[in-house]
This record gives sequence, C-alpha cells and structure tokens, in this order.
Amino acid sequence: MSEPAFQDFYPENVAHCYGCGRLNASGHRIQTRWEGEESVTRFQPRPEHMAIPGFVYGGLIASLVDCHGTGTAAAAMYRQEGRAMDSLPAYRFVTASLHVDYLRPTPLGGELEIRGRVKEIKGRRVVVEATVSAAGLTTARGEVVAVQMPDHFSQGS
Ligand SMILES: CCCCC/C=C\C/C=C\C/C=C\C/C=C\CCCC(=O)SCCNC(=O)CCNC(=O)[C@H](O)C(C)(C)COP(=O)(O)OP(=O)(O)OC[C@H]1O[C@@H](n2cnc3c(N)ncnc32)[C@H](O)[C@@H]1OP(=O)(O)O
Repeated sequence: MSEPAFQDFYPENVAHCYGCGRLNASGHRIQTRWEGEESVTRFQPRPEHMAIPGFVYGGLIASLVDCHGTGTAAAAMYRQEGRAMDSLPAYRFVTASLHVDYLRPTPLGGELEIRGRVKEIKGRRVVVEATVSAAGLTTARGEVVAVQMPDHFSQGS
C-alpha cells in the first residue's frame, strides 16, 4: 500500500476543496507525495474534462497545478521544520497567485503527471514550480505562490 498523500493530512475543516479536498465527492481529490526532492501528483482526466475533442481543458490543468502547489507548499514547510505532517499546529496554504503556461495541447486519454519543486520559502510564502506531462511529454508549466492561510479563512469570514 502506498504511503498517505499530503492531502490525507488536511484537517477536516479544510478538506472540502474542489481540487484537493478528500471530502469533496464531486472534486478532483488529487493525491500528492514526495519522490525525492520533487512532489508528484498523478491524475486521470475524464471525458468531460475536454477542451476540444482529444484534448484536455486548460482550466482542469490550472486546477491541478493549483492544488498540487498548495499541497506541496504545506508539505515543504513541514519538511523544512522536520515535523510530521500530522503534527499540530497544521499548516494551511491558499493560493495567492497561479500562473500557467500552456506549451502544447495536452492529449485526453492517458494519465497526467504533475511534478513540483519548491523554488522559495520565505516567511509565510512558498513558491512552487510545476510541470504537467502526458505520456512523458511536458505540455504545461506553472508556478504557484502559496501563502499560509490566516486563521479566519477556514471559518468563512
Ligand atoms: C503536507 C501537508 C499536510 C497538512 C496540511 C495541513 C493543512 C493544509 C490544509 C489545507 C490547505 C488549505 C486549503 C486547501 C484548500 C484549497 C487549496 C486550493 C487553493 C485554493 O483554491 S485557495 C482559494 C483561492 N485563494 C484565495 O481565495 C486567497 C485570497 N487571498 C487572501 O486571502 C490573501 O490575499 C492571502 C491570504 C493570500 C495573503 O494575505 P495576508 O494578509 O494573509 O498576507 P500578506 O498580504 O501579508 O502576504 C504575505 C506574503 O505573501 C505575499 N503575497 C501575497 N499575495 C501575493 C501574490 N498575489 N503574489 C505574490 N506574493 C503574494 C506577500 O508579498 C507577503 O510576502 P512577504 O512577507 O515576503 O512580503
């Protein structure tokens, strides 16, 4: 059995995100893990994730990069501090900025692989670079600026 994903450690009150919340039955429920210095998410797009026949919708790609980035940011902070991901207080990150370059059309059909690297950790901010690949070919590149979430965010205020 594979080890738990970063998202498996999200506290219940922040586990409903459409991209990464394990408690959102209609969402993508992505799962991200370390592979050495890189974080990796694998995702199988469904037929409805179509842009034009045969190709993946760019919004889905952005969504995957987004939540891959926020998950990697949290995991990177735990790793930097040598803390287990189930230790308290929990680190929660939201997206401050999301940038995606679509390099070539992403074929719809096979699994996508998102690979991330931590570019910078500074104060409450973590910058994560990511690539999206299909069948070994990089089709998109992204950057996420994730900022540690203020406490009031999870209470809907
Ligand atoms: C392995 C982990 C396991 C455990 C994990 C545990 C918990 C994690 C759990 C869950 C994760 C949480 C949620 C998951 C759900 C969703 C994730 C998916 C992503 C989303 O779907 S989430 C929704 C969309 N997202 C928003 O709805 C954000 C709206 N926004 C704001 O709420 C504020 O805007 C905020 C909070 C971003 C900042 O506000 P603030 O007042 O707290 O902080 P402040 O402004 O002081 O910025 C502090 C430093 O970030 C820099 N900075 C700020 N903004 C920047 C930008 N745009 N570009 C570049 N840098 C920026 C500043 O320059 C400064 O940097 P410096 O300190 O170096 O000067």
